[in-house]
Parts: sequence; structure tokens; C-alpha cells
Amino acid sequence: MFNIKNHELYIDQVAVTSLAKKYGTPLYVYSENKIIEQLDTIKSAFLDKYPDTHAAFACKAFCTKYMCRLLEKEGFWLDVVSGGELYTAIKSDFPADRIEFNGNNKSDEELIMALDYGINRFVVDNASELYHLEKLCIDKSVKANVLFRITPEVSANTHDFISTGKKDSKFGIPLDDAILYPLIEAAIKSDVVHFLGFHFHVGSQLHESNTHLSALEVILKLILNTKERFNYTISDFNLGGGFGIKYTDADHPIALTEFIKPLMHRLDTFCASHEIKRPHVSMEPGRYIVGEAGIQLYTIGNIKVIPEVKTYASIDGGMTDNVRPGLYGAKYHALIANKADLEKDTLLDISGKCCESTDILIKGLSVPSPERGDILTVFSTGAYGYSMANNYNKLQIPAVVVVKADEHELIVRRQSYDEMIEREV
Ligand SMILES: Cc1ncc(COP(=O)(O)O)c(C=O)c1O
Ligand SMILES: N[C@@H](CCCC[NH3+])C(=O)O
Repeated sequence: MFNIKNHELYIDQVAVTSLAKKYGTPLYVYSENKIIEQLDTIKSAFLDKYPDTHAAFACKAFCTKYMCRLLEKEGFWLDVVSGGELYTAIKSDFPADRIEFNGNNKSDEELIMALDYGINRFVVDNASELYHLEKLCIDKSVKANVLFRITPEVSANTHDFISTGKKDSKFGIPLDDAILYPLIEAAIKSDVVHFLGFHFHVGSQLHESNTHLSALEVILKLILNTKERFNYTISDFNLGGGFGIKYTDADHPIALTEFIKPLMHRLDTFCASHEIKRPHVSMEPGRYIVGEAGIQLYTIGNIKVIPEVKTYASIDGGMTDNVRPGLYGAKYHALIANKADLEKDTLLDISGKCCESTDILIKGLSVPSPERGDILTVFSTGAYGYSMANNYNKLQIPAVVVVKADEHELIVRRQSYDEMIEREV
């Protein structure tokens, strides 16, 4: 995906500085080849290897019409969590029968929008959602497929803020017999919802399969109990997302098969030993599909030297276009695109331009002598960058460009000042 010619960094066959020049900075850039490579890995490690499976893209990671069109073409599903994400899918003509709806507080408006579009399934997050969805289905004389998101009470080896399977979590139905089994029974007996099975999502940016495997044990027990108590065999199981990627040399992501193989093996042997038909299995990764495919470009502006302390290089964006360092202490690797292989002689902190002292994108980055006008390229920014962008300090949301071999295409325009204030009276 990356190479260097004449000290210049290239993404696929396009010089990074030529993109900065044409589209301006800050800029989000994606390699379409890399996204497709990730989709292909999901096909070979999961979809083509195991029958009766599907994979949805958790579009919160990078929700754009471009992604919807690409995923549609590649045969993937879409996992949405809001009316806005669903609207993006609808406006991209994404097929309703390949959409699933997650989220811990879907509003009436959102549920109705999804029922009207006829989406494939709802991942019900709590008891009140089930009863509410049933009521809306009766009002509209429609039926809905539902899975239950279970909180499996497992903790993931990742940042606490992105660990989602713990007992004390706002997500999912708690593992409490008095809550869970009446709910399962209600869904099974309902005339308007069709109970498909169970879902978990244990956390994000995971580098080991243990958490998924522990959560699977919880689900297997539920599958068995559901069969024994209600004589009901579930038809679907969704194992969530969470597969980690490489941000810096400190990350050692495992191959997707290392997550999938032990999970599918355990599920298959369990089902065989209990003479249960193995359910349809789905996953919903976000970061894994787009994270490493994206880079961000910035122009270096002021360079501030504090003798015997450190040097700050300020860039023309920051926590508005990448909130992850400020929010999770996320680490990134970067280099100066126009000095890509020159000797590194300066240690910098890369500071954003927002009025917050925590707006530091990278601490302790080694670069070749930096100058105003240099183009800084930050790697692995494809997930939760553009999708978490905000207008703090009234900075504009940057444009997004997709590189396809030696070509490039603008898929999101830079927000204008007028667009930023047009809703204000
Ligand atoms: C329910 C659910 N599914 C899927 C994902 C996607 O996670 P990731 O981007 O780590 O694959 C998330 C986010 O963590 C999530 O909350
Ligand atoms: N936004 C988070 C991940 C959230 C996952 C969604 N449940 C991140 O950037 O790492």
C-alpha cells in the first residue's frame, strides 16, 4: 500500500503530497485496494470457509455513501446504530434485507424508519426495547426479526472505554435469569417478532481471541437452556466485531482466522455433541475493514521550541478530525510525506490547533528537520476518525478522498463555513 520514491511517500500509486496539493489539508485518504483486501480476508477466513454465515460492516467506523456502495457490491451487510446511519444506507440504495440495527437506545422515529424500510433484523439491547418494538410492529402490521444482545460479563484486554462486555455496561441484556428468560420466552411466543438468537460484542481493538471465546461459552449455555426450557432452537448467532489492527509497532494484531477458527470449532463441536443444528453465524467488524486503509494528511504550521524541554509542531487539524488520542490516549505512527526516507533528527510532539491542552495527536515522534509547509501523514486512521469528527472551535470537517491504484476520487467535500452555520438562526 505504501512506497517511497525520491523521498516522497506514495499511497498505492499516488504521491501523498499531490493529494494534499489538490484537495487541501487536513484530508482523509483511503486506499480502496486495502479495503477490498480486508473484505477478501473476511471472505476467505469466514464467509467462504463456513457455510451459512454473513458479515456486516459496523458502519460507525466510517459511515459514508461510498462505503455503502462498495459493501453492497462486495456482498456484505451493514450494521447501523442510528437513524443517520440508516439514512445514509437508504440514500445509497443499500438493500434492506442486508441491514441490521444495533444500539442501546433506538428512538421511535428510528425504529419506525427501520420498519418502514423493511430492514432484516434488530439487535434488541434491553427489555423495554423488545416490548416497544412489538407495539410498533402491531401498529404498523409488520413483523420484525430480532436477536438479543447479551452482556456476557467478560472483560476485554483493551482500553476500558472500549470494553463493552463487562457486567456493568450500558450495552446489552444482563445475565440475570429473572430478566433474560422471561424476555426470551416473550420473544419466542410473540406474534410480531421472530426470535432469531443471540448477539455479543465484547470490545474493540482486541489482539487475542480469549474474550470472544469466554463470551461464546455464555452463549452456548443460553442456546442449551433456551432449548431445554422452551423447546426452541435458535437460528442465529452474531459474534460482534472487535478485531484489532496495527497502529504502531507496539501493536501485534492476530490474523482473523485466529479469532474465527477456535470460535467456529467450539461452536461446531458443541452443536454436534448436543445434536443441535449449528446456527447461522454473523460478525460485524468495523475497524478491521477500514482502519489500516486510511491515512490523514496535515500541513505543519508553527514550530515551537522550548529549550531543554521539547519541540511542538502544530498541524492544521487535531482533536476535531481525530478525537481518539484525546479520548482514549490512542497512539499513532506518522511521517513527513515529502521527507519520507530522510534521516530523522528531531523529536516532536504533534499538536492540534484546538484550544485544549490535551489536543496532542502524537507524543515523541522522530522526524527529519521539520519545516512549516511539510505534509504530515498519520497512518491507520481509517476507523473512527472521519466518523467521530466534530466542529469544535468551528474547524471544518475535512474532505475524504479514495485512491484507486493511480487514480483518486473525492467522496466527501470539505465542509464549508456556510455549511457549518446554515442551521443557526
Ligand atoms: C455492537 C457493535 N458491533 C460492532 C462494533 C465494531 O467494533 P470494531 O470496530 O472494533 O470491529 C462495535 C463497536 O465497538 C459495536 O459496539
Ligand atoms: N470509537 C472507538 C470504538 C468504539 C467502538 C464502538 N462500540 C474507537 O475509536 O476506538
